[in-house]
Amino acid sequence: MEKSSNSTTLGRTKSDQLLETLAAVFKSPTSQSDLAPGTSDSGGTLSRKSSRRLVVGASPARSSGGGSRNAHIRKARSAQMKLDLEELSSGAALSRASSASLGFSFSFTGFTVPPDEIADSKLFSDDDIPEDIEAGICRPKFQAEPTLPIYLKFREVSYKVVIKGMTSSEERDILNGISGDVSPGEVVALMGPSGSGKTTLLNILGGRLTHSAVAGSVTYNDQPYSKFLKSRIGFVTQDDVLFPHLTVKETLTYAALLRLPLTLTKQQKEKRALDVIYELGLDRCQDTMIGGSFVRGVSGGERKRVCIGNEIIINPSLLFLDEPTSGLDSTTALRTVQTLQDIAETGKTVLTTIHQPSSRLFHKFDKLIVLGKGSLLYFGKASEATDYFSSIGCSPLIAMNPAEFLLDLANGNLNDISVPPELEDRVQMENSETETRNGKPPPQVVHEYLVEAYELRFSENENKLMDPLHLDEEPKLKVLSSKRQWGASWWQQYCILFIRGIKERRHDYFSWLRITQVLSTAIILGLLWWQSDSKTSRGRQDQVYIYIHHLFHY
Ligand SMILES: Nc1ncnc2c1ncn2[C@@H]1O[C@H](COP(=O)(O)OP(=O)(O)OP(=O)(O)O)[C@@H](O)[C@H]1O
Repeated sequence: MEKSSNSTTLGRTKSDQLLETLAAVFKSPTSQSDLAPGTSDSGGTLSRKSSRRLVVGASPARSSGGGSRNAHIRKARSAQMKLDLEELSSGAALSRASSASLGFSFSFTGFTVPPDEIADSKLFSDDDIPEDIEAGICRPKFQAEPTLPIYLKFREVSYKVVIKGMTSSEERDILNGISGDVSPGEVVALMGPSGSGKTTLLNILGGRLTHSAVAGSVTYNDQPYSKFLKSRIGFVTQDDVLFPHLTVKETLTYAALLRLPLTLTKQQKEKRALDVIYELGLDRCQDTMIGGSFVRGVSGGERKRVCIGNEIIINPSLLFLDEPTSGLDSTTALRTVQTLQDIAETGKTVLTTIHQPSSRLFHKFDKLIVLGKGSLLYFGKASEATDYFSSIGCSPLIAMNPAEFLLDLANGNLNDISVPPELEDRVQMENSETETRNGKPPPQVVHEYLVEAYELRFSENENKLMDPLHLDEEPKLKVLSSKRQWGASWWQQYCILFIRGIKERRHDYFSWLRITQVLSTAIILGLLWWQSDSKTSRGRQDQVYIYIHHLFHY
């Protein structure tokens, strides 16, 4: 960064030169068939879809910083390019520059992705540089990393649990016949009140809940779940599982060492961690500890991005996130969802649960699933959700955030929402039996009405609602493969985990308090047993006691 400040113009010229050089070197990948001879048709439809999304992603509507080509943006970009230029001669630079600007370097450096999985890539332009809303700086957009596109389809997914009481057990429906599909390049939001079954559905779709009580079908490129998918699915859980005493860089580096395939060298894995840090805009805090209840660390937004980084480091085809924006302010949440969009634009399928999104955030999603008490109330384009509910008689009576409107409906709350005539009639007919609140139908009745309305719409328009993709045989066969890629051998895993454990506890083990405590105890015990008689059995027992005491105490 400092280097670029010397001369913006100079940096810009150099970056342009570098781009030209790289464009010449990597001219061929603009055609998929050039990269994957003989496999040009593999995943053709999907790749085309992803590439279509890539073009859409470059549109000014998506690239927030695209229109304003100010000097600051250029400076950031030229700094990146200048560094790359200086490293170019070392060879490492080529891979990094291509990862930063061309998006297919990992195959170049021997990264996991075989050439036949490579989707269309593009050079980045100033249009690709969004503003980092949270940090207030500009950085290149997420780069198009090649991946196997996966089309997720789920039909009539249901899940029941048996709740055992003291005397009897009761069966409870958690999910009832949920159907939908998600194409590569799409970001789908899963919304609903607390307890509506969002996490459960996400777990089922992510292959984490394979209980016999799960009914219906979930397919990945029209194939059932296979071991191959384990290394292709990233899952960011609701509760961040991070080590508070590790820095951001250490966290992601250990994740890379543990999870990236054996075929990569240690240096390549470390470089991959650095790439992710840069792509997620974590470079400013890469040496800051994660932190926890007792240790001050990175901010909430940065923490969420580290969790996302932990998963995208393996370059997953499918990314599931459970409430990635909970606890974040609306600007940081927007930045996080923007990151998800950038990830999706590289051909990945992204599904995320979300609580109370702001209206700006709501409009960022491609599709929406609204759940209420485990039933599907809406599946379709996010932009058409309010129109759908208006079509069944539920329109907001005052200006309202669409997400708030949908959550009110999912909760069965019709305050400030018009009551459909059919529902009014039903309430009037049942008035003697059903209590109304403020003249509004009770939540249970609203819920039943919405479920029935959606079922009717679904049965009438199933083919239009679900947009089935034509899939070629190759992506289908790949998913079927039972080969599982291991990140590290058991010995490597043992060593990495051991070192990580020591690093995580270094503040415990190596604190002055701890060292003083150990030394003083050792001195006291040493003095107590000093010159004890080791010739008698009693004396020897005494000495053994010291060893045991030390062993168990520390
Ligand atoms: N194994 C189980 N046994 C009993 N109840 C369960 C089980 N799994 C889920 N549930 C219940 O199913 C309902 C849905 O849970 P889930 O965690 O999917 O909801 P959610 O929509 O993600 O909620 P939140 O937004 O609060 O995270 C909850 O009422 C939960 O208690």
